Amino acid sequence: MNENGTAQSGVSIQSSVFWFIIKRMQVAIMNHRSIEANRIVVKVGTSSLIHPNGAVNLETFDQLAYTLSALNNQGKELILVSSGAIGVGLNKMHLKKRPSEIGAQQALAAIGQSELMTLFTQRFNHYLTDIAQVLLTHDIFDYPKSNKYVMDTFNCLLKDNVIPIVNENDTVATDELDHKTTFGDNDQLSAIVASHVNADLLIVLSDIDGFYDQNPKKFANASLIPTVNIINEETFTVAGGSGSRFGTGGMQTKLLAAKRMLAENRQMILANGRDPRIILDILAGKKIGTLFTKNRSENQPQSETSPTINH
Ligand SMILES: Nc1ncnc2c1ncn2[C@@H]1O[C@H](COP(=O)(O)OP(=O)(O)O)[C@@H](O)[C@H]1O
Ligand SMILES: N[C@@H](CCC(=O)OP(=O)(O)O)C(=O)O
Repeated sequence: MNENGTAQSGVSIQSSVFWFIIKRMQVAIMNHRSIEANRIVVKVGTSSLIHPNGAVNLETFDQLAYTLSALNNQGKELILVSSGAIGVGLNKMHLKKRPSEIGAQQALAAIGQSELMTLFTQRFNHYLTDIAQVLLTHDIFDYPKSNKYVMDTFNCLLKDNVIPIVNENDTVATDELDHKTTFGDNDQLSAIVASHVNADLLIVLSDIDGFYDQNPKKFANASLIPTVNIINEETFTVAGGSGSRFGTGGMQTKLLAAKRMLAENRQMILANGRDPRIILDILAGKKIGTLFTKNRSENQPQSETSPTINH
């Protein structure tokens, strides 16, 4: 090997290292999403809080409390919309399935809601974070004074670094004649709350990694859609019902929530709530789950196999 040869191999090693670094940077940029959010609503579904065998998923409660406390300490404003009253009530009463009579369901929600808050209080206390329970019915948003006082309540709590934990007031919510008090489900409730409190971001945690081009519980070849810019009738055709015996709305109600967010130019991320610490990664900019956004610059496919709905 002559002098020139040695110099050339040194240059070619340098060049390979250079291209390796550039490639890694490109991959890092491709997998990065910039999410600027200070006021955040997080919705967690029953399927994330309850194991398939009906028992309470203590890890999820703990990781949720840990994650939201960490973000609260960073100065973020957080509201948790938590389902689970009926699921926890069923577990507490050793029942395998939801009763059909409304009164019995409302009784279970009454039992489960207080148990749900006990679990949250224990875990949030562990991380030295204050929480508050806010139970809502739909009519609150139809009356200006009620609406104003509820918004004042949220703002007071957030100002004092207290995390409001919201659920529908299942024990009293019913629709009759022109008196409409139900939200339908907590996906809708979380979107309505996000609108009213002027949240920057709604994070919906479910038992699935995001929105797929077909129901992944039925079709093994379903592909995750990383970004959705527009929701129309075609989008709804691939959204099926709930995948567990605890969930209520399935993907249909999550799309309705996302539609509302898009109409108001807010962002929503649908991600898997198996480990709620995923929220920290989402806010750090990792491309996780499905981002619903009007911002088309976010419309970069995550991989060649992941399509993007962008009609
Ligand atoms: N296109 C789709 N993409 C993802 N999930 C879907 C789709 N269509 C239907 N689903 C079902 O929606 C379920 C999530 O909704 P749901 O059971 O109501 O959960 P949660 O309790 O979190 O609200 C998934 O587990 C899946 O079975
Ligand atoms: N308010 C009800 C939850 C209703 C609901 O939408 O549940 P989910 O589909 O699990 O988010 C409860 O606390 O049991």
